[in-house]
Amino acid sequence: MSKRIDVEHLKVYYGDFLAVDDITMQIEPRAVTAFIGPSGCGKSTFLRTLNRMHEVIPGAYVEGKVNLDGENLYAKGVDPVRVRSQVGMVFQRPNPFPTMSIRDNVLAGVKLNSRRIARSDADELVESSLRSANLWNEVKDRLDKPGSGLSGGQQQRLCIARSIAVRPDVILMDEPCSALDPISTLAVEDLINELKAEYTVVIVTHNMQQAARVSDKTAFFNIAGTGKPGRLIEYAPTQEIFNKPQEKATEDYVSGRFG
Ligand SMILES: Nc1ncnc2c1ncn2[C@@H]1O[C@H](COP(=O)(O)OP(=O)(O)OP(=O)(O)O)[C@@H](O)[C@H]1O
Repeated sequence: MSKRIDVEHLKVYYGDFLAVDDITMQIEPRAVTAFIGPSGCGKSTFLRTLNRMHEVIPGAYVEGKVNLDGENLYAKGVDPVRVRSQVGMVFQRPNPFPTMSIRDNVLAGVKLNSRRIARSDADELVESSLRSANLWNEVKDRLDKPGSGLSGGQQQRLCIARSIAVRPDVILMDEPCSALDPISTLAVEDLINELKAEYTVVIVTHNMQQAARVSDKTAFFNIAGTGKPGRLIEYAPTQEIFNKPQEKATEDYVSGRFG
């Protein structure tokens, strides 16, 4: 199920350092939202607050709220492990468990959440997750072979299958194509486009063409200088951000005059 994310006055800290200041934004379900902006403006930091991954860094914390269909993920008593199964994450470098089989990689997240699963259900889940990740046809005859034997692009789709298998509401992607060749990038972009039928998808990307190709809405973040916090400058339908942005900083960035 796809859920809406409402971020309210979120401030993100690493110890004393305010990395991201006062973000308020709504992220729509069944849509792809892209985060763009220059290096260091806090895109990845902010992304990691959406599934409570930020706080795994010692001293890191947030102020404000992140509501998932109205439930504040930072409310007292909310289990961050449950949050991470509702809000999955795919990283820059594909990170399948190298010695684990393709099949076990798909099931790894489900097992981590200690859901018991019958063999026939597991087979079905492996197939449906790999189909959703557009990988089934390429791997169906070698499910018991290690995940590390796949190409980089296939490994990234395997990681996406692993996220999908947990049946999350949201999938976060932190530069999911930056380690991939152009063909694999296209395969992952096609997949992102299909995923939005069922999930809320949020993607951090340095590649503006990619943001323009895959996203419905784009958020532009910026930073005033070293040591200053990142801020959300403009958030609008992607076409608007690229064709008629309201803010000069956005225009400078998307036209390549900056960053
Ligand atoms: N683990 C950390 N501890 C302390 N500061 C950090 C940590 N990770 C990131 N930062 C700082 O937080 C700020 C935002 O970094 P972040 O990586 O989120 O930016 P970004 O926009 O994703 O950059 P890039 O596009 O280069 O990945 C930077 O000033 C960075 O140095």
